[in-house]
Amino acid sequence: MDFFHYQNDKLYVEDLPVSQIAQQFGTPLYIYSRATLERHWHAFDNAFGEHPHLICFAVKSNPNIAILQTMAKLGSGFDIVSQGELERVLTAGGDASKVVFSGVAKTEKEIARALEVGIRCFNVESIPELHRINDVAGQLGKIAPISLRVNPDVDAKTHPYISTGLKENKFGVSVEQAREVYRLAASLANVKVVGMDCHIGSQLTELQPFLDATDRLIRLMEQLKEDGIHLHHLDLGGGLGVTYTDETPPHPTEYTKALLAKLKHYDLEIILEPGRAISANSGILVTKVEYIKTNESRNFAIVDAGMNDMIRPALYEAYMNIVEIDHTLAREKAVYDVVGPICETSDFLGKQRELAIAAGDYIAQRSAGAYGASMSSNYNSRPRTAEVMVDGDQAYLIRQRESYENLWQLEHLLP
Ligand SMILES: Cc1ncc(COP(=O)(O)O)c(C=O)c1O
Ligand SMILES: N[C@@H](CCCC[NH3+])C(=O)O
Repeated sequence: MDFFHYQNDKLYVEDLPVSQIAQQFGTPLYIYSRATLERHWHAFDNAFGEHPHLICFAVKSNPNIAILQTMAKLGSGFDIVSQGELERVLTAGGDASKVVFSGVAKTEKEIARALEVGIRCFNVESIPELHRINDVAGQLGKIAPISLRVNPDVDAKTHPYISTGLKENKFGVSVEQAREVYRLAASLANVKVVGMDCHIGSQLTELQPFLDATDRLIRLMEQLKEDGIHLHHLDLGGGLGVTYTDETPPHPTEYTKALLAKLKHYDLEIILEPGRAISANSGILVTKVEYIKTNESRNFAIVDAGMNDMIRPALYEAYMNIVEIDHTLAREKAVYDVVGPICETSDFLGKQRELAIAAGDYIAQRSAGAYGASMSSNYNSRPRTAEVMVDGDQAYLIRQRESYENLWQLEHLLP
């Protein structure tokens, strides 16, 4: 069952009409479905069956603490990339021992905090980082569990800005260097080698690049055994794509089972770090049409959500569906560029979309639960928008709309 569905020609999230939620909380507004989040997480988790595994939700895709709380209650782990994300996970009731810490620029302070709370593993991205973790752990009298992020040089066949597994990308250490770096890690006093990880990119719609990367990691793992280095886990990162329009990515169950087929004979815990595949289609961005403007070339639907609220179309020319939320209104269809209030030509939610709308109507951008609110900003001094979680017939405010005062609270006038 789709928890975002039309009933009597009105869009519902679970048991509530979107128009009712929008009227109650105002727009622009992110609305998430708790049941959808849970279903997506379970799709990954269930597919592993009895095989030891940990699903670590990628916090960056949607770090709202109610979302993290929802994940924590399922027993989820978390993939974090900053201390900010770590503090959120802890605040939301997440278990530090299920946290993996990725990212190329971990600071001493971040490493110390992660050691203090006892995270599962540091996903190490370079030799200098390895030394830094060893030093900080030494100072604190701790042993840091580490995995090496291996860059398998696999083409993820996704947008170049979100591809991470090629040598030209800044992430991880190359397969060629990795064996040497593992030997180095094994020789350091304050780190313990526990795993290997990779993450080759985001919004992947094909299985093959994941399988190729897994093969390369398995080969490397076999070589490490010859060096006496035995791993406890293999972390294959996130990156599974979703359907924004007509993409046909593998279902999480299919994807997970394909990985398991390769790995089930190894005595390894498997870790995954899905973000988008859990959160994207669990959320929508609701916006109000402020004006309709027409010239010789275009119809513009000018809406109250801008690229500061949802930057994906501007940043990656990402296509995301835009839908009416009430089909009972008598409206003529027309083709619109759906644009926002920001003073940038790249400020659009979608171009050349056929919609039956008028000024004052609400419309929704689908698949907005990942990398929407999490990448929002205050550009043009626009307060960050509110977020609501629907759970059955209840709608909970999980982030308050910022006030104008919030925008300058941390700034100071000169004396
Ligand atoms: C290390 C790491 N893990 C997990 C993710 C989550 O990716 P996705 O949202 O595509 O599943 C990312 C972002 O691409 C990442 O950089
Ligand atoms: N932010 C990107 C994905 C990058 C994932 C982070 N490594 C998006 O919206 O598609």
